[in-house]
Amino acid sequence: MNKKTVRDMDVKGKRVFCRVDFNVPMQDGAVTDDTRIRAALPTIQYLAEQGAKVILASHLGRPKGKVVEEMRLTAVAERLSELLGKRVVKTDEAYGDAVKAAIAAMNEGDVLLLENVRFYPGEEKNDPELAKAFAELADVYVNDAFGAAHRAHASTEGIAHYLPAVAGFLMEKEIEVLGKALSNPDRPFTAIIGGAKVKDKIGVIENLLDKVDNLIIGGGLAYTFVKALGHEIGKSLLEEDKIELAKSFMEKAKEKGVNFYMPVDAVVADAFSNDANTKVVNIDEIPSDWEGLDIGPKTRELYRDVILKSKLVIWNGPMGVFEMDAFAEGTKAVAQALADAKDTYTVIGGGDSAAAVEKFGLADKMDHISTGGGASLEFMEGKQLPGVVALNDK
Ligand SMILES: Nc1ncnc2c1ncn2[C@@H]1O[C@H](COP(=O)(O)OP(=O)(O)O)[C@@H](O)[C@H]1O
Ligand SMILES: O=C(OP(=O)(O)O)[C@H](O)COP(=O)(O)O
Repeated sequence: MNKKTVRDMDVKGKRVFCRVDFNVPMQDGAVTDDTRIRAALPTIQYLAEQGAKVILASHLGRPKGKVVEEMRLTAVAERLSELLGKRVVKTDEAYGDAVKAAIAAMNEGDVLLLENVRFYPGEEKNDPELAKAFAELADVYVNDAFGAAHRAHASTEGIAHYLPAVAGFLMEKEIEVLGKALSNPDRPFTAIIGGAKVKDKIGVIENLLDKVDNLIIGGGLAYTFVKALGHEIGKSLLEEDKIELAKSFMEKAKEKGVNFYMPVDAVVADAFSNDANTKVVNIDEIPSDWEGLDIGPKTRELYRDVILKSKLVIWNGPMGVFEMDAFAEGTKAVAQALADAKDTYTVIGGGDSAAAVEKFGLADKMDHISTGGGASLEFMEGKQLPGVVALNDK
């Protein structure tokens, strides 16, 4: 990475404003998945060990510029304190005199968590005044919030213009893993793209077609491709206005010598329900009143073979409606193949694929699970992430 990191900065005795992504799932006031908090620990611990005063900032949810009680970071501070094994001071605001006073009382190595930065309208507007107010709290800015790096907000982008600005370890790792995959991949390089809509994956497919050896398509979006080949797809998901685009992707793949893999069979159901009647059919035999909700067993075998022969695989988007057990087998088979592929570097691009890998208990078998869904998607589209661009060059 061509950006400075915490290693390039002497932070002893300094106040460090460290943006993290603690946008974690919560239920009844408790954190239900602390993956993102744990992912930020190396940076937090390093800064504390170096004698910095660590001022953490994060968003939680989308409170739209107002205080929303359920979106306070109090429970997050408690979980962080347990994980660090030390006290974490939590302020009720994210800037201002009370916050300044709390920071003035910090000793070297102390950790403080500011209130949800999205309680202020200036955050998402990237208001320079708010960015300056954040910058006034600290001497150095560290961005470790990869999951929010695609947002140009006051605490992810604006503040970097007013302080020395460097990346944390999580940010560095995410950018290095995804960056290497896109610029210098081990081959064969395979991308697996699933999920609901073609619309959301256009940019990724477009960009990856220039880079991969194999492109595997699954999930709801596959049916628009199946339709583009001239097959009937019954009540399966269809984006009528993307049929021509799907055709052009298949043509581009052929021109570029990219192997384009599509489902050869599907699990179809007579209703969008876990209790629906289901059967397995060839992809060109979907009955008119049924919908495809998972890839079939022959497709799972085919995709598994491709995965096992790859040196690098990036996966974004489930193969079926994995939230329902009746349609989870295809996604599970892909996750299992990735887990079994010992000589393959496996990258999970956040979002639902990461949730699926967790659900199947295979997370520890993957080489890298991104902490950012939207961010990794934009990165794979080849876009510059504003939160990274704003950091100081090496
Ligand atoms: N065949 C299908 N029909 C309808 N929905 C599907 C199908 N396959 C997958 N899905 C749904 O797609 C959703 C995930 O899509 P998306 O948000 O694009 O993925 P990601 O979060 O990984 O980018 C899941 O909720 C899943 O249930
Ligand atoms: O959870 C997040 O996005 P993600 O689910 O796409 O990874 C990030 O914290 C960004 O949140 P946002 O999409 O409200 O800006």
